[in-house]
Amino acid sequence: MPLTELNFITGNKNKLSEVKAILGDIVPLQSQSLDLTEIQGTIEEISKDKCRRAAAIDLEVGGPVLTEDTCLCFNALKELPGPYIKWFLQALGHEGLNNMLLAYEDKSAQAVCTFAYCEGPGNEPLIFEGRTTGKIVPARGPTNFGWDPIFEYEGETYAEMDKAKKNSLSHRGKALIKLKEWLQSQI
Ligand SMILES: O=c1nc[nH]c2c1ncn2[C@H]1C[C@H](O)[C@@H](COP(=O)(O)OP(=O)(O)OP(=O)(O)O)O1
Ligand SMILES: [Mg+2]
Repeated sequence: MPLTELNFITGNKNKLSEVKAILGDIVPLQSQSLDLTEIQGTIEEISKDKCRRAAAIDLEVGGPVLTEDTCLCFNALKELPGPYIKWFLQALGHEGLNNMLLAYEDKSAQAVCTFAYCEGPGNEPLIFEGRTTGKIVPARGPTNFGWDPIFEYEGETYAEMDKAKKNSLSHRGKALIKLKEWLQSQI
């Protein structure tokens, strides 16, 4: 079935604007703001479950759904907080996240973005992942999007980059290249 419309389910406005900027006009993108329940588990398990939940909800628009889950994995901490970064950021802030790494020399971290696409209820979600490795630093730059100010890539934090630059090298940008290729093959 040709793909004519895609519904991106996210409660995060910043994600939505990056996805719109990168996906452009390849497929008409609807969006709905819903705070989906997120289970514990591997990145793949969490992402697929989140997408199945989105597809199962009786949405106004209906049709195929897209969800996204973002992880921030500290290498010194065996990839934690990973999928639980939202709660760590909320509880500890930028400074607390830096403090978690005080005992370790290795400040490297991987930003991981996982899109999940589901055709409809009962269908197995497809996964598209992107990763960018950087390091955790004291906050620099605007504070409007999550942990952007403490994730440094080649000397600049995500927050210090203009949007186009962040999207060209970010975890989300890389995942969207894969998603885009697949979407184009469906049209
Ligand atoms: O590029 C990013 N740069 C900085 N921070 C980011 C980025 N992308 C997600 N984030 C934050 C948002 C949330 O604190 C956590 C991911 O949690 P995550 O569950 O995936 O996002 P969310 O709950 O805000 O939206 P959603 O409704 O799509 O689940 O990292
Ligand atoms: Mg979430």
